[in-house]
Amino acid sequence: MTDHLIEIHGLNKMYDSGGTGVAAIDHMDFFIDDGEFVSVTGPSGSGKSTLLSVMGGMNRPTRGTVRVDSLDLYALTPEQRADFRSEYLGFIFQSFQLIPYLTLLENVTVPMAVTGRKTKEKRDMAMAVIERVGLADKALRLPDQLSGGEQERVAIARAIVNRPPIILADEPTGNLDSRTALEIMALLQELNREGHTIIMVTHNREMERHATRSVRVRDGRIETISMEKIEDDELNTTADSRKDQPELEMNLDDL
Ligand SMILES: Nc1ncnc2c1ncn2[C@@H]1O[C@H](COP(=O)(O)OP(=O)(O)OP(=O)(O)O)[C@@H](O)[C@H]1O
Repeated sequence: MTDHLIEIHGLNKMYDSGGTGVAAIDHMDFFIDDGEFVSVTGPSGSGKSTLLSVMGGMNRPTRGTVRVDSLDLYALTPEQRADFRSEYLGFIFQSFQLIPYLTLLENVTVPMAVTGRKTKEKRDMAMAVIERVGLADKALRLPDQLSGGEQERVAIARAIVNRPPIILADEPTGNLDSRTALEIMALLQELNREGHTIIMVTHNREMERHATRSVRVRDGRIETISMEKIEDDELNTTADSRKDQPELEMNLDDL
Protein backbone atom coordinates (compact mmCIF):
# COMPACT_ATOMS: atom_id res chain seq x y z
CA MET A 1 0.00 0.00 0.00
CA THR A 2 1.22 3.48 -0.85
CA ASP A 3 0.88 6.42 1.52
CA HIS A 4 0.25 8.88 -1.30
CA LEU A 5 -2.87 9.25 -3.38
CA ILE A 6 -0.89 9.70 -6.62
CA GLU A 7 2.68 8.52 -7.17
CA ILE A 8 4.67 9.30 -10.31
CA HIS A 9 7.90 7.32 -10.72
CA GLY A 10 10.54 7.63 -13.44
CA LEU A 11 8.01 9.08 -15.86
CA ASN A 12 9.02 9.66 -19.45
CA LYS A 13 6.86 10.39 -22.49
CA MET A 14 8.33 10.56 -25.97
CA TYR A 15 6.35 11.74 -28.98
CA ASP A 16 7.37 11.02 -32.53
CA SER A 17 7.71 14.32 -34.33
CA GLY A 18 8.54 13.71 -38.00
CA GLY A 19 11.00 10.93 -37.23
CA THR A 20 12.63 12.75 -34.30
CA GLY A 21 11.69 11.89 -30.74
CA VAL A 22 10.41 14.71 -28.54
CA ALA A 23 10.63 14.13 -24.79
CA ALA A 24 7.47 15.86 -23.55
CA ILE A 25 8.16 14.37 -20.11
CA ASP A 26 11.79 13.72 -19.34
CA HIS A 27 12.01 11.76 -16.10
CA MET A 28 9.64 13.01 -13.44
CA ASP A 29 9.20 11.73 -9.90
CA PHE A 30 6.72 13.19 -7.47
CA PHE A 31 3.66 12.43 -5.41
CA ILE A 32 0.39 14.07 -4.50
CA ASP A 33 -1.45 13.45 -1.25
CA ASP A 34 -5.14 13.14 -0.66
CA GLY A 35 -6.69 16.59 -0.19
CA GLU A 36 -4.03 18.63 -1.98
CA PHE A 37 -4.68 21.33 -4.56
CA VAL A 38 -1.60 21.22 -6.75
CA SER A 39 -0.87 23.68 -9.52
CA VAL A 40 1.37 22.65 -12.39
CA THR A 41 2.82 25.67 -14.15
CA GLY A 42 5.42 26.14 -16.85
CA PRO A 43 5.98 27.72 -20.24
CA SER A 44 4.21 26.64 -23.40
CA GLY A 45 5.44 23.24 -24.58
CA SER A 46 6.96 22.31 -21.20
CA GLY A 47 4.83 19.16 -20.92
CA LYS A 48 2.00 20.25 -18.60
CA SER A 49 -0.91 18.90 -20.64
CA THR A 50 0.98 15.71 -21.42
CA LEU A 51 1.57 15.19 -17.71
CA LEU A 52 -2.12 15.68 -16.93
CA SER A 53 -3.25 13.28 -19.65
CA VAL A 54 -0.73 10.65 -18.50
CA MET A 55 -1.93 11.08 -14.89
CA GLY A 56 -5.51 10.74 -16.10
CA GLY A 57 -4.86 7.34 -17.66
CA MET A 58 -5.43 8.72 -21.16
CA ASN A 59 -1.88 8.76 -22.51
CA ARG A 60 0.44 5.81 -21.95
CA PRO A 61 3.92 6.89 -20.83
CA THR A 62 7.00 5.62 -22.66
CA ARG A 63 8.57 4.68 -19.31
CA GLY A 64 7.69 4.92 -15.65
CA THR A 65 4.60 4.38 -13.55
CA VAL A 66 1.56 6.31 -12.40
CA ARG A 67 -0.10 4.91 -9.30
CA VAL A 68 -3.39 6.25 -8.03
CA ASP A 69 -4.66 4.87 -4.75
CA SER A 70 -1.99 2.18 -5.26
CA LEU A 71 -3.43 1.15 -8.66
CA ASP A 72 -0.79 1.00 -11.38
CA LEU A 73 -2.82 2.74 -14.10
CA TYR A 74 -1.03 1.39 -17.12
CA ALA A 75 -0.98 -2.17 -15.82
CA LEU A 76 -4.79 -2.13 -16.00
CA THR A 77 -6.69 -3.28 -19.08
CA PRO A 78 -8.28 -0.47 -21.14
CA GLU A 79 -11.69 -1.41 -19.69
CA GLN A 80 -10.35 -1.34 -16.13
CA ARG A 81 -8.75 2.03 -16.86
CA ALA A 82 -12.04 3.38 -18.17
CA ASP A 83 -13.77 2.20 -15.00
CA PHE A 84 -11.02 3.76 -12.92
CA ARG A 85 -11.47 7.10 -14.71
CA SER A 86 -15.21 7.20 -14.19
CA GLU A 87 -14.87 6.31 -10.51
CA TYR A 88 -11.87 8.44 -9.56
CA LEU A 89 -11.54 11.36 -11.96
CA GLY A 90 -13.37 14.48 -13.04
CA PHE A 91 -11.90 16.38 -15.97
CA ILE A 92 -12.15 20.12 -16.63
CA PHE A 93 -10.79 21.44 -19.94
CA GLN A 94 -9.99 24.95 -21.07
CA SER A 95 -12.27 24.65 -24.07
CA PHE A 96 -15.18 23.47 -21.83
CA GLN A 97 -15.99 20.70 -24.34
CA LEU A 98 -19.72 21.01 -23.79
CA ILE A 99 -22.05 19.36 -26.29
CA PRO A 100 -23.59 22.30 -28.16
CA TYR A 101 -27.02 20.79 -28.84
CA LEU A 102 -27.60 19.55 -25.27
CA THR A 103 -28.96 21.74 -22.49
CA LEU A 104 -26.81 22.53 -19.50
CA LEU A 105 -28.73 19.90 -17.50
CA GLU A 106 -28.20 17.26 -20.20
CA ASN A 107 -24.51 18.11 -20.51
CA VAL A 108 -24.01 17.57 -16.79
CA THR A 109 -25.91 14.27 -16.94
CA VAL A 110 -23.60 12.82 -19.64
CA PRO A 111 -20.90 11.39 -17.30
CA MET A 112 -23.60 9.42 -15.47
CA ALA A 113 -24.64 7.57 -18.64
CA VAL A 114 -22.63 4.49 -17.71
CA THR A 115 -23.45 4.50 -14.00
CA GLY A 116 -26.69 2.53 -14.22
CA ARG A 117 -28.51 5.15 -12.15
CA LYS A 118 -32.21 5.76 -12.73
CA THR A 119 -33.18 8.77 -14.86
CA LYS A 120 -34.68 10.70 -11.94
CA GLU A 121 -31.67 10.08 -9.75
CA LYS A 122 -29.36 11.29 -12.53
CA ARG A 123 -31.46 14.39 -13.01
CA ASP A 124 -31.52 15.14 -9.27
CA MET A 125 -27.76 14.70 -8.98
CA ALA A 126 -27.18 16.90 -12.02
CA MET A 127 -29.50 19.61 -10.66
CA ALA A 128 -27.73 19.50 -7.28
CA VAL A 129 -24.36 20.30 -8.84
CA ILE A 130 -25.86 22.86 -11.21
CA GLU A 131 -27.37 24.65 -8.20
CA ARG A 132 -24.06 24.29 -6.54
CA VAL A 133 -22.24 26.24 -9.23
CA GLY A 134 -24.97 28.89 -9.22
CA LEU A 135 -26.71 28.09 -12.50
CA ALA A 136 -30.04 26.57 -11.43
CA ASP A 137 -32.05 29.21 -13.29
CA LYS A 138 -30.20 28.44 -16.53
CA ALA A 139 -30.35 24.64 -16.44
CA LEU A 140 -32.41 24.38 -19.61
CA ARG A 141 -30.27 26.70 -21.72
CA LEU A 142 -27.89 25.58 -24.44
CA PRO A 143 -24.15 26.22 -23.95
CA ASP A 144 -24.03 29.07 -26.48
CA GLN A 145 -26.63 30.91 -24.38
CA LEU A 146 -24.14 31.11 -21.50
CA SER A 147 -21.14 33.34 -20.87
CA GLY A 148 -17.63 31.89 -20.86
CA GLY A 149 -17.51 31.85 -17.06
CA GLU A 150 -20.90 30.13 -16.91
CA GLN A 151 -19.74 27.52 -19.42
CA GLU A 152 -16.70 26.88 -17.25
CA ARG A 153 -18.99 26.37 -14.27
CA VAL A 154 -21.01 23.86 -16.27
CA ALA A 155 -17.76 22.07 -17.08
CA ILE A 156 -16.98 22.00 -13.35
CA ALA A 157 -20.47 20.74 -12.51
CA ARG A 158 -20.03 17.98 -15.09
CA ALA A 159 -16.62 17.09 -13.62
CA ILE A 160 -17.96 16.69 -10.07
CA VAL A 161 -21.33 15.09 -10.75
CA ASN A 162 -20.04 11.55 -10.15
CA ARG A 163 -18.34 12.78 -6.97
CA PRO A 164 -14.83 11.83 -8.04
CA PRO A 165 -12.08 12.10 -5.41
CA ILE A 166 -9.71 13.68 -7.95
CA ILE A 167 -10.29 16.62 -10.31
CA LEU A 168 -7.88 17.21 -13.19
CA ALA A 169 -8.16 20.71 -14.65
CA ASP A 170 -6.30 21.80 -17.79
CA GLU A 171 -6.10 25.61 -18.01
CA PRO A 172 -9.51 26.06 -16.33
CA THR A 173 -9.22 29.85 -16.50
CA GLY A 174 -7.46 30.10 -19.85
CA ASN A 175 -10.43 31.56 -21.70
CA LEU A 176 -11.72 33.80 -18.93
CA ASP A 177 -11.22 37.42 -17.91
CA SER A 178 -9.38 37.92 -14.63
CA ARG A 179 -12.46 38.57 -12.51
CA THR A 180 -14.26 35.46 -13.79
CA ALA A 181 -11.03 33.49 -13.39
CA LEU A 182 -10.98 34.43 -9.69
CA GLU A 183 -14.56 33.22 -9.28
CA ILE A 184 -13.62 29.90 -10.84
CA MET A 185 -10.57 29.62 -8.60
CA ALA A 186 -12.78 30.31 -5.56
CA LEU A 187 -15.05 27.48 -6.65
CA LEU A 188 -12.10 25.11 -7.07
CA GLN A 189 -10.81 26.08 -3.63
CA GLU A 190 -14.21 25.29 -2.10
CA LEU A 191 -14.25 21.90 -3.78
CA ASN A 192 -10.75 21.27 -2.49
CA ARG A 193 -11.74 22.20 1.07
CA GLU A 194 -14.54 19.68 0.86
CA GLY A 195 -12.06 16.93 0.06
CA HIS A 196 -11.57 16.80 -3.70
CA THR A 197 -7.90 16.50 -4.58
CA ILE A 198 -7.24 18.92 -7.44
CA ILE A 199 -4.43 19.01 -9.98
CA MET A 200 -4.57 22.14 -12.11
CA VAL A 201 -2.38 22.85 -15.12
CA THR A 202 -1.96 26.51 -15.98
CA HIS A 203 0.54 28.68 -17.81
CA ASN A 204 -0.65 31.58 -15.64
CA ARG A 205 1.54 31.89 -12.54
CA GLU A 206 -1.07 34.22 -11.01
CA MET A 207 -3.30 31.18 -10.53
CA GLU A 208 -0.61 29.27 -8.67
CA ARG A 209 -1.27 31.10 -5.41
CA HIS A 210 -4.75 29.61 -5.18
CA ALA A 211 -3.33 26.10 -4.86
CA THR A 212 -1.93 24.53 -1.71
CA ARG A 213 1.25 23.34 -3.45
CA SER A 214 2.98 24.10 -6.72
CA VAL A 215 4.98 22.13 -9.25
CA ARG A 216 6.84 24.08 -11.92
CA VAL A 217 7.94 22.26 -15.04
CA ARG A 218 10.30 23.18 -17.84
CA ASP A 219 11.39 21.12 -20.86
CA GLY A 220 9.59 18.08 -19.51
CA ARG A 221 11.36 18.17 -16.17
CA ILE A 222 10.40 19.41 -12.73
CA GLU A 223 12.07 22.75 -12.20
CA THR A 224 10.82 23.36 -8.68
CA ILE A 225 8.32 21.66 -6.46
CA SER A 226 7.12 23.05 -3.17
CA MET A 227 7.14 20.28 -0.62
CA GLU A 228 5.15 22.24 1.94
CA LYS A 229 1.61 23.37 1.65
CA ILE A 230 1.26 27.07 0.90
CA GLU A 231 0.67 28.69 4.29
CA ASP A 232 -2.79 29.78 5.35
CA ASP A 233 -1.80 33.44 5.53
CA GLU A 234 -0.85 33.27 1.85
CA LEU A 235 -4.25 31.76 1.10
CA ASN A 236 -5.84 34.51 3.18
CA THR A 237 -4.09 37.02 0.97
CA THR A 238 -5.85 35.32 -1.89
CA ALA A 239 -9.15 35.61 -0.06
CA ASP A 240 -8.47 39.29 0.67
CA SER A 241 -7.83 39.92 -2.98
CA ARG A 242 -11.30 38.57 -3.66
CA LYS A 243 -13.04 40.91 -1.23
CA ASP A 244 -14.11 43.22 -3.99
CA GLN A 245 -15.51 40.40 -6.06
CA PRO A 246 -19.26 39.73 -6.10
CA GLU A 247 -20.66 36.98 -3.91
CA LEU A 248 -20.75 33.69 -5.74
CA GLU A 249 -24.11 32.09 -6.19
CA MET A 250 -23.19 28.74 -4.79
CA ASN A 251 -24.62 26.36 -2.34
CA LEU A 252 -21.44 24.70 -1.19
CA ASP A 253 -22.88 22.50 1.49
CA ASP A 254 -25.23 20.17 -0.23
CA LEU A 255 -22.98 17.77 -2.10
N1 LIG B 1 0.64 14.36 -29.98
C1 LIG B 1 1.85 14.93 -30.03
N2 LIG B 1 2.74 14.57 -30.99
C2 LIG B 1 3.99 15.10 -31.04
N3 LIG B 1 4.44 16.02 -30.16
C3 LIG B 1 3.58 16.43 -29.20
C4 LIG B 1 2.26 15.91 -29.08
N4 LIG B 1 1.65 16.51 -28.01
C5 LIG B 1 2.56 17.35 -27.48
N5 LIG B 1 3.71 17.31 -28.19
C6 LIG B 1 4.95 18.05 -27.88
O1 LIG B 1 5.32 17.72 -26.56
C7 LIG B 1 5.79 18.88 -25.87
C8 LIG B 1 4.93 19.15 -24.64
O2 LIG B 1 3.60 19.48 -25.07
P1 LIG B 1 2.43 19.80 -24.03
O3 LIG B 1 1.20 20.08 -24.81
O4 LIG B 1 2.37 18.73 -23.02
O5 LIG B 1 2.99 21.14 -23.35
P2 LIG B 1 2.21 22.25 -22.49
O6 LIG B 1 3.17 22.67 -21.44
O7 LIG B 1 0.90 21.73 -22.06
O8 LIG B 1 2.03 23.40 -23.56
P3 LIG B 1 0.88 24.55 -23.67
O9 LIG B 1 1.01 25.37 -22.42
O10 LIG B 1 1.28 25.30 -24.89
O11 LIG B 1 -0.43 23.84 -23.79
C9 LIG B 1 5.78 20.01 -26.89
O12 LIG B 1 7.05 20.08 -27.48
C10 LIG B 1 4.74 19.56 -27.90
O13 LIG B 1 5.02 20.09 -29.18
